[in-house]
Amino acid sequence: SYVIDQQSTVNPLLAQMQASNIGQTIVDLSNFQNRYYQTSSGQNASDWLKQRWTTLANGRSDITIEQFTHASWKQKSVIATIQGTDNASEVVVIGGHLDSINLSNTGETARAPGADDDASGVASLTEVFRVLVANNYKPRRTLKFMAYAAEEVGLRGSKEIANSYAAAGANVVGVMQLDMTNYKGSANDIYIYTDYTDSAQNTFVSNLIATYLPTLKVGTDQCGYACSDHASWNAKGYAASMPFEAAMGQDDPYIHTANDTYANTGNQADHALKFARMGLAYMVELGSDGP
Ligand SMILES: N[C@H](Cc1ccc(I)cc1)C(=O)NO
Ligand SMILES: [Zn+2]
Ligand SMILES: [Zn+2]
Repeated sequence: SYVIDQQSTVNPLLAQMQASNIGQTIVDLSNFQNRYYQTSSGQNASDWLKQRWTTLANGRSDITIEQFTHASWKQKSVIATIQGTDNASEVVVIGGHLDSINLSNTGETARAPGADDDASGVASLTEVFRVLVANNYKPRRTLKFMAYAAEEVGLRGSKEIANSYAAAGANVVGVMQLDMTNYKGSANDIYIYTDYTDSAQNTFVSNLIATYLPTLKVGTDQCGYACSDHASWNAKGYAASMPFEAAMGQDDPYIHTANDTYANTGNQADHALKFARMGLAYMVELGSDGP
């Protein structure tokens, strides 16, 4: 049962979250020529993110930053783990995908900035990680921040990770996917997608928004197919949710082209900040539950 009872912890942290930090991470990731799963820049982006998260981890002994090596392609996924205190066997995951794609050119030097798809999601969850570490937050459950490789070519990185967690019997109590958070194409702010996700957790996410972000308007929609990495976790029976930037067909029109740039989302990250704040509330409310 999803209890919301961490207001005294969450509200001060929400106030510290800044769109400018999210925007900087989007720019940094967009500056790689591409982040395609088979190119050297795609590999370099993974190494850069590992280093970035390592810096943010600030030497804390309960935090590890690792790369998940995928046997059949070059780009590694990146996983940051904050070890839980007295309920560490239960795991909460927030993820986005590291890779980008230009569908008209997937060569070594193709231009694929992937600012919205999905630097915005990785930047949003990076801001969650930064604020939790900066405030020395210690979760009871284990928290994992994941930047998946190879999403654009069939959710391949998250599939390998979710399958390996299932094979290991990992007790992942919830997964949130942030794929495209910074293009406000619709009337509502956050759209909770109801296919390939868990309905009880979706209700919890909606309640988190009502509690912590009461000015935001929530919609629902469906992809009609396995449209991002949440589907990899859902397929293994884990509770997943996918809050998304817009209603179907009103999302960022520039994705998968050289024009998926920060400039084409207005050179600001105000929309992404909503998702980052929702993500922090999710990680703290679920992370604070005991055995
Ligand atoms: N197709 C997904 C993005 C996507 C997800 C949902 C909807 I509606 C429209 C577009 C993708 O490219 N993920 O990387
Ligand atoms: Zn995406
Ligand atoms: Zn995409």
